[in-house]
Amino acid sequence: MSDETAFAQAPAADAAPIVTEPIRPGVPKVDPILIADGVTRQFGGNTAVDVEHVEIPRGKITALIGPNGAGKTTFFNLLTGFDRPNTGTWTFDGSDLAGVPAYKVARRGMVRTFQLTKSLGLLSVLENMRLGATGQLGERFLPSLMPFLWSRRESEITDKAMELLARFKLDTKASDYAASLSGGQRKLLEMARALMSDPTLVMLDEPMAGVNPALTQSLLGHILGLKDSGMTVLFVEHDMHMVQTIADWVIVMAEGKVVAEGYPREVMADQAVIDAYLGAHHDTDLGTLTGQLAIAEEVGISDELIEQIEEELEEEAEEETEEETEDATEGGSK
Ligand SMILES: Nc1ncnc2c1ncn2[C@@H]1O[C@H](COP(=O)(O)OP(=O)(O)OP(=O)(O)O)[C@@H](O)[C@H]1O
Repeated sequence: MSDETAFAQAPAADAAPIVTEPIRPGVPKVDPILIADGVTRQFGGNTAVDVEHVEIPRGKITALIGPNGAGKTTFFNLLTGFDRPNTGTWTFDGSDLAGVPAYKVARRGMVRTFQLTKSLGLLSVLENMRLGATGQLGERFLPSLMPFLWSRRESEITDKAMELLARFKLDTKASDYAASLSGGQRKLLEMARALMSDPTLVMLDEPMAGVNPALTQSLLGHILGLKDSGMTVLFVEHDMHMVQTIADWVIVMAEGKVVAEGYPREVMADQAVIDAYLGAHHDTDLGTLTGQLAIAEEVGISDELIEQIEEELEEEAEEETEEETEDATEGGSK
């Protein structure tokens, strides 16, 4: 928060406080799972990340927000070993992680979701899940799908993948191309895939982008479910409704730096945050059907398939709405 004299207020009477010191950028957490110091990343003359000190609270849902180009994704990439910083150190669960490659970071329990790239979209849903089991997802790992490289763990991995797909209601899509999924289903797949390596910290990159409104509740429910099962969640998101609905803590980045943090209600009321960020995003509507088309175009699938998706969208939206209504009527707030 910009007001450094503001003291921490617990969000609910029964919830343990996240901080006990006055709230300010970089404020120490009562129980941090991730602590980063002096992390910088430059691209040419542009400083993309310049984080002096930040701590992520354990067992909570933390939102990382900020305007386009603020450095959120680059910071994610650095923390998870997919990019190397110019300077900086960070610890995860007490152990030093700086310089540790991505697959080892994932094995230690910190995973991030990935948007479906063109090639991942051309794999089946189940194949995408199997990649998650390696804990080192990326196109360079595609050779691991070669049958002769598969270990005897294959059937265990498949069983686990199918269990998770069932939990995310994607089991009937297991052999479909991932590119044929709706925007919301893709996000569910990204999340399910991250869970293949049994993480303790899950980092979600724009989980609501391109999500059909009919799947929004389900997705939010799944994210809350991660916290309920003891995981820590850190997510980047432009959808302020989502941030206010599920985040326990909010960290604001601008021009590579952490410029504000705090409980969602206080951060959203911070005039500096509103001026720098929220005003520009008030009209952002990420829960539209067109978001799905944007993703389809982004992954470069054919015009024909895009047309097909377009035709199926309305039908699918109706079905999903019916499913959600049924779930709600059955008393499940999933
Ligand atoms: N590989 C790269 N090469 C050069 N510049 C980069 C690279 N990746 C990121 N940048 C630059 O670093 C800055 C931070 O980008 P980043 O994508 O991390 O921001 P962001 O907060 O995630 O933005 P958005 O909300 O739009 O995704 C931007 O100025 C961007 O242009």
